Amino acid sequence: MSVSVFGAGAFGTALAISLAQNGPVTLWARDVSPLENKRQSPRLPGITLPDQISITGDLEQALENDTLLFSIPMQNLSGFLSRINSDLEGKALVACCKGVDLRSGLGPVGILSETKPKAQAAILTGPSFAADIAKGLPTALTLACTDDAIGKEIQHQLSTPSLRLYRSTDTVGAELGGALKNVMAIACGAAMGAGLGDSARAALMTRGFAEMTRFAASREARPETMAGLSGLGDLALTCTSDLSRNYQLGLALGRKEAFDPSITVEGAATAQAMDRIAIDTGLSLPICHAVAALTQGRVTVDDVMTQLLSRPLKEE
Ligand SMILES: NC(=O)C1=CN([C@@H]2O[C@H](COP(=O)(O)OP(=O)(O)OC[C@H]3O[C@@H](n4cnc5c(N)ncnc54)[C@H](OP(=O)(O)O)[C@@H]3O)[C@@H](O)[C@H]2O)C=CC1
Ligand SMILES: O=C(CO)COP(=O)(O)O
Repeated sequence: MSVSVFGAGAFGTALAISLAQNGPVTLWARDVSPLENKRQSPRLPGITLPDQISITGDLEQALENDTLLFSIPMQNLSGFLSRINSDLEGKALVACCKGVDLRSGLGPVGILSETKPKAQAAILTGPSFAADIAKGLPTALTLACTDDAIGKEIQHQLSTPSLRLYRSTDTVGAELGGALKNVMAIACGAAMGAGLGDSARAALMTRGFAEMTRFAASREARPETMAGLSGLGDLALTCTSDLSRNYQLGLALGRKEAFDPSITVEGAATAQAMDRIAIDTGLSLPICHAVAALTQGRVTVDDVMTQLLSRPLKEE
């Protein structure tokens, strides 16, 4: 089976580099010139693309392959897919992004399934920094697909000597874990940036995980998915590493510093989307609510901590 990756940002390029160990890969970019000129992505500087990767800006050509990976930021995924006229029947579409779409409230698998119902949607998610994958450092991810037979094929096709994929049929849990951990990482970064300490971060991670599990249960996701790579695994990585952009945004908010708005930070829009869902459904998602307000500049870190700590005492 042949593979195309759409989106030559940090993650799409890193995945293409890893997959090139298995055979030819097509990497589609909306602007091919930086990639063609230097055989490097500006978002993964210093890492040269292997010859197995063909770069193209021709959408139709890239769509000819059987397995299509979409590494386009969450809020742009729906618009990008609407440019594709074909129904992509018989293709495997693998979401490689994390978040909840503000317009629809859907996650990436939801968007793929809604836009291209004749194709098979799946998601590749879990704890991984693009630079680690590109350097061939050991990484384990979740590949979730509701059709287990197709999931197995994709799992084998996308596993490489350094990228180990575990399979699941719980696409809802997998996409929620990846989306929500980014919100928690902003909260943890903010706490650390404001000097609130490691204990506060541990509390936010644990209560954040409780919030993730509670919401996932309301969507009939499996608790073991939340406890796996796409949930707890990615929460642990993103809430504790300075390499995470979501955590970095939190740090900047906590330190009252500016943050470059061109950097992809999925957790800010996802917090807003989750806050809307919480209002519509009556579910309690206090950390998502706090991060939505914080990232929109409506409150300070001090306000948020006072709000979180002054809620009524309850059972764990
Ligand atoms: N970086 C990482 O370590 C990881 C990232 N992810 C996830 O991968 C997804 C992508 O992130 P990442 O690669 O890091 O982000 P980057 O900011 O590095 O790259 C985003 C890419 O998407 C392209 N893009 C943006 N909007 C559109 C659009 N409307 N149509 C077509 N292409 C578009 C950009 O093109 P252009 O260059 O032309 O602007 C760029 O190539 C996110 O959901 C992220 O959470 C998951 C795991 C790890
Ligand atoms: O998803 C990631 C790690 O699994 C990357 O995190 P950031 O988007 O916060 O950099």
